[in-house]
Amino acid sequence: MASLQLCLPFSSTSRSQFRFSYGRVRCSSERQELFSRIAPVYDNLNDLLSFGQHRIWKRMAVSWSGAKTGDNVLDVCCGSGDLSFLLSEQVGSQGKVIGLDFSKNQLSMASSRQDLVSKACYKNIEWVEGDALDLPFSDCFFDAITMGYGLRNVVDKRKALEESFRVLKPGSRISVLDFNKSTQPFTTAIQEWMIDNVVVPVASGYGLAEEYQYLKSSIREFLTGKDLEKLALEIGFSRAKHYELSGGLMGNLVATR
Ligand SMILES: C/C(=C\Cc1cc(O)c2ccccc2c1O)CCC[C@H](C)CCC[C@H](C)CCCC(C)C
Ligand SMILES: C[S@@+](CC[C@H](N)C(=O)[O-])C[C@H]1O[C@@H](n2cnc3c(N)ncnc32)[C@H](O)[C@@H]1O
Repeated sequence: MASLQLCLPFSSTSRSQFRFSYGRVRCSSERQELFSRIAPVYDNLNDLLSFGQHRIWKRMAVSWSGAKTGDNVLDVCCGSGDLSFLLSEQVGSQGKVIGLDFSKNQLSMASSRQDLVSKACYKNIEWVEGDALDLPFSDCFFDAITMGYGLRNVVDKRKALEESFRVLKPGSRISVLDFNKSTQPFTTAIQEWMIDNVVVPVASGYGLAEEYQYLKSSIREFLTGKDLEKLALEIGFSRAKHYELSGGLMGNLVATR
């Protein structure tokens, strides 16, 4: 039976008020709650469930962003900061990294990790609580942008890319890493089998089965690589290319302003 969905304004909703309808998480406040709930186990489950592969995909995403020493860069939907830390090493102490996310809990994990690791360059990271759909930055401000597993999770994908386009310097790139919505039925079947038979059962051990079940519906509702390229060009990016990773399970859009 479909449950009544109340998409409350940005505010915390208790779990008892919170219901998924068939794995769908429809609005910003529900998604904010979801990522705040998974924050304590997010990194460990990513390592476990991808056998550490996600770290390779994230390194590729940062490399494709074109970030270089001394740059001023942005990690949108930074979560616990994986890509922000990689960007920090890339731009060095002379550079600056802003990690933006709308989940306090995710930013708290990122900040704790920053304090735990004594890399000098990590001092160049600033964590900002904000919305990818309304970036609190001036036009043409950043030399590179990354968005790791964020675009699929925002409620307005066009607006998110438009905002990143606005704050990106002309000639600079955004690198968007996410699950790939494959056009190959076999790849989709593998992806969904893994989620149903590995990811969700493992997550259920942490009481997070519904949260990880959301992965499947979010991928189904995502854009294919070709559609991501088309959207980027429509928004005004001069170039856009989507690369498939790990046999098409993941994908990375690289768009130049
Ligand atoms: C880093 C990864 C996923 C991040 C992530 C993104 C989301 O949108 C979520 C939404 C809700 C809950 C959790 C997440 C979330 O963790 C990718 C790796 C971790 C995945 C959870 C594992 C997915 C398994 C793949 C389908 C197959 C992996 C094959 C690999 C070659 C072993
Ligand atoms: C799957 S996590 C990705 C975290 C990190 N980039 C990584 O690669 O592991 C998605 C993140 O996007 C954030 N998010 C979703 N929608 C957002 C929005 N509209 N504005 C800011 N952050 C958002 C969530 O809070 C969550 O931390």
